[in-house]
Amino acid sequence: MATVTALKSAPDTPLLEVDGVSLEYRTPARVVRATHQVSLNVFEADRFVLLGASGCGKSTLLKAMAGFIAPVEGEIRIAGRKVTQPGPDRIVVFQEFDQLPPWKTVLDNVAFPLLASRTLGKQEAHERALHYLDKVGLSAFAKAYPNTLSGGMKQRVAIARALAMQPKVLLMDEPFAALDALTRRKMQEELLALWDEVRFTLVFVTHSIEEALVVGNRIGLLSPHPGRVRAEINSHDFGMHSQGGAEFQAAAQRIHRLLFNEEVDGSPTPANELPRKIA
Ligand SMILES: Nc1ncnc2c1ncn2[C@@H]1O[C@H](COP(=O)(O)OP(=O)(O)OP(=O)(O)O)[C@@H](O)[C@H]1O
Repeated sequence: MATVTALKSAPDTPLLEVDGVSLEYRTPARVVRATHQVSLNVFEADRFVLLGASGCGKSTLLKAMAGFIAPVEGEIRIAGRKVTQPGPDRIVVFQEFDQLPPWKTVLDNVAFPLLASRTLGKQEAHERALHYLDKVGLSAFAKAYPNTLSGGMKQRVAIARALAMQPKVLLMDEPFAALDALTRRKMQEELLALWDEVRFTLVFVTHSIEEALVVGNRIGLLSPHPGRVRAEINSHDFGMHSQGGAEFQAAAQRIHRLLFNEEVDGSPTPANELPRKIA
């Protein structure tokens, strides 16, 4: 007799779908359109970077993915389900260093969402928190308080706290932008090493072209205000090692031209006729 086996989701099924999404802020005085009909797909274990100039709607789009803001047009789906509110399957790491309650130890900070969401009991929550603190190299600081940590260490705690929830997608909003250049570079390196080990799915917002090329395997370029998808770039060939190399520089320059709608390879790039791959 023939047997029917449940099919696992095909690898080319997107985990996170942004489908024709327009986002707006409404104040009594005016309506600000932050993104206009943005569509993009994020696949499992992608490191998808949203790149664009200041004010193009990157953070707003990330907040909509997290479920904090509802689209005025289009929809966002996670694992096929429409996003209507925040959920433990999408955790955000912000840029600010003050995202850790200062009265809780590092361990309690990491364990807190697990306890508050009743995902785990106290002992298991602490065990899992320690596991992820170890992954970010901070197990020795489990009993420390956030005010005794450097900016980079606080961001590591925030990353451990997010990963401990084992979300379907980790959303990072310019997480390293407030760090000095050396620490930022180190954190990028550590994030990539962590991804190599855990293989989480990442959506990462930045306005740094270099950071996008290093961190991402795919980059969605957003045009200036309101944000629209200008191009999607395959950047998996680049990493920490490629910075400064000729190919890296050429890709960075090409992205710069695309972002600012200058000519690429001698031909103009119309906003509605975009190259899908440039690197
Ligand atoms: N709370 C708000 N109320 C009204 N307008 C807002 C609000 N937050 C953002 N905006 C506007 O929405 C647009 C997109 O902002 P957003 O912060 O998403 O851009 P961004 O690309 O993340 O910029 P940056 O890189 O500077 O953080 C901007 O024009 C901004 O002024």
